[in-house]
Amino acid sequence: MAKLRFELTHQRGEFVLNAAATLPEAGVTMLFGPSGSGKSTLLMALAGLLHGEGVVAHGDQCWQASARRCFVPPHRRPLSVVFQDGRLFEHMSVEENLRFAWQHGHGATPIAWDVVVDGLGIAPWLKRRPQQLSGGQRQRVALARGLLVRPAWLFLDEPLSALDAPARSEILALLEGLKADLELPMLWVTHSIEEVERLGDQVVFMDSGQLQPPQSLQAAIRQPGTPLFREEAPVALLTGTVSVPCDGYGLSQLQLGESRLFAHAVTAPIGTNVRLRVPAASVTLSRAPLEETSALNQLPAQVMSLGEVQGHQQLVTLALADGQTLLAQVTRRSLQMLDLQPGEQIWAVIKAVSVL
Ligand SMILES: Nc1ncnc2c1ncn2[C@@H]1O[C@H](COP(=O)(O)OP(=O)(O)OP(=O)(O)O)[C@@H](O)[C@H]1O
Repeated sequence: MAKLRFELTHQRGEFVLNAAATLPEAGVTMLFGPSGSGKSTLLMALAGLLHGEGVVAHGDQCWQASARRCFVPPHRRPLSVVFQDGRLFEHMSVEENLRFAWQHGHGATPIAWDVVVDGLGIAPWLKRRPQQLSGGQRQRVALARGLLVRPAWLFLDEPLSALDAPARSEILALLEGLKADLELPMLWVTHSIEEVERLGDQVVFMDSGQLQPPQSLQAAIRQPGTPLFREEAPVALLTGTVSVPCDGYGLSQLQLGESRLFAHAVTAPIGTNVRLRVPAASVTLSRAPLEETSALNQLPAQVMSLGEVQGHQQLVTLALADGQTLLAQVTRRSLQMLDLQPGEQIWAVIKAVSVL
């Protein structure tokens, strides 16, 4: 595994790409930005499908260096690209599509056939032609084909955006399961906050052809005025370890450092790390632990910052005892009553949270 470093420029009509970054060699990097910001253009330029000016290097391998007239053609770059529309070979069966990828692949990453085919639930359709599959099934095959090439990098250009919500959610769940078994860096183009929350490890924000430096998902959420929450309600993402599995009330207990958290519908066994989604609107603040409350979770936290006022609401960034970030959206009036200042200790009161 190696980092992907690039400095690329390209003009497309009025649009100018001017993007430089070094992408980490592990995990899923989400390239997030509004429509027309240049995400697909950058992906195509990195893949060599579009000839930008500048440098692209994978570890010590040069893929492109305009000054040296070096340009590795797309099929020789050890990557695969999964597009929004699958682009399967229609004259071949699903199995032939996959075997073709397996036999002609890069072999740059050890990925097992069964892990991919079973992980994406494709075995029942191996003998079918792509025309006999639904949109969601086709995308699962396209993802499998992209993985079976065993690339050094997997690029995904809005792979789920043509699907309806249930199909998208099903594939996200399959990919979450598969991700742990794959040591494959991915660059995932999206403007879906759900995809970022569920699968992202790092985020790169893109706007008007330019990039912000890569940052961890947690840092991206904490960034003041983060583009992630321009159109969506703010959430925090926490990682916890299952300590007590689902009880008679449908609740599981999770450990976050020394703190314990109740969550709904966790099916994972004891010891599993899970990602938790806590909407800022479901967190209230108290100066002292509450005695008689229906809220199951009360965690000690430190106030890190008070965000801008949005209408009559204000976002408070909190650090939990184990260092993870929690967000609370409270009314300006409550905040005045509490008279909170950065650095102060507080109790975060949360209803049982949902698990991603
Ligand atoms: N073939 C083309 N000729 C000229 N301009 C183009 C061409 N394709 C794209 N563009 C322009 O390049 C810019 C970036 O497009 P691009 O598709 O990379 O954005 P994007 O962030 O991927 O958008 P979306 O999320 O809607 O797919 C846009 O302003 C677009 O109008």
